[in-house]
Amino acid sequence: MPGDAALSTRFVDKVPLRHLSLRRWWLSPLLASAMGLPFPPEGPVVSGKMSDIVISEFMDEAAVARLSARFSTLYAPDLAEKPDALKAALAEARALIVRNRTEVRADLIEGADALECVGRLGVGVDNIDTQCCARRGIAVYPAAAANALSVAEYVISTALLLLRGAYLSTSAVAAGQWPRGDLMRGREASGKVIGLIGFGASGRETARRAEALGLDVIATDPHIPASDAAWNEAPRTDLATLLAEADVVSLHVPLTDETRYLIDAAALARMKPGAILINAARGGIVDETALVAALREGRLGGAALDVFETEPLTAEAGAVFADLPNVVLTPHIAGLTTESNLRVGRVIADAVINHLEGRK
Ligand SMILES: O=C(O)[C@H](O)COP(=O)(O)O
Repeated sequence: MPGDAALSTRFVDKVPLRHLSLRRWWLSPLLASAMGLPFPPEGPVVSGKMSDIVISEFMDEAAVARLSARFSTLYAPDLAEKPDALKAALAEARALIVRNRTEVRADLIEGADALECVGRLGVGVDNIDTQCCARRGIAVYPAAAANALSVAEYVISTALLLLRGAYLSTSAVAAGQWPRGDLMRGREASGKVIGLIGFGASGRETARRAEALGLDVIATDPHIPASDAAWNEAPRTDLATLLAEADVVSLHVPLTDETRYLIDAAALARMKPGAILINAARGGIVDETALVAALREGRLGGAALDVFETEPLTAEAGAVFADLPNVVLTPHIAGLTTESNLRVGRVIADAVINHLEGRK
């Protein structure tokens, strides 16, 4: 059974009965066929109206319930992967809520005549044509800072893990080997320098935690003026100095024309020998081929990549990392935890409700 129908039905089952007649999303045979769903759908269809709000990726269900209690809401977490169905679902929608997989480009926006706002369940808006939205008067609401703590904890934990290099021994120890000699050259984090490229919410949360662990923090962000109070939290430097001085370099910038391949072969060559690179920001900021070369040549001490130029990373593209011992690869989850999912859902539900009810 297609996921859309299953998830919508599952959700509707949790909505108080008094809302059902007004809140159940409407499905025509045409829309059903575009969405690859059975018609008639399972369960009751009692409203004659298309959805006001379309949610095309996963969202905390309590936040979905709040939206659905006020507006007819289509919660179809795999709609991001079905562009035609998404277009059809947006025919009369006033709000669209997405994560990073939904491509909100001109062709989608221009066909959505009633669209007033886009809620982004995260901070990166590189999947949204914000200029096209602005031209059409469509507000874009990112969940600013709502997942910064999760990102910061990811960065700190991977920095400690890669500096220490001692946590890959489980199978050897369990098998009766004792690789103590191989693992004795791990490094303490205390006293090392962490360089943060980008000093917005996640950069600052990372700085606070790094400082508490005894690291020295330096940061660069050309978009934050020197007079900004943010610089009370860490000394401001330039990119070249940061790369030359940091034992751990962590990225906290969006993907833009300015940041694409910011960490290329030349930038990697400027990093301290043995330094660690962490990218929990966006794929495309780091030249992955150049990074693999730097790791293979032993110039870098390790890398953690949570984001990739192409996501999901294919087995073919991932093969280049497979035999590198000092690499951590994760599937774009740095900002995603139980707690951040609740916060992100709450922030975006509030933003969309306020917008649709005229309290912008
Ligand atoms: O941009 C972000 O905030 C992160 O990439 C997480 O976003 P996501 O939850 O949509 O992946």
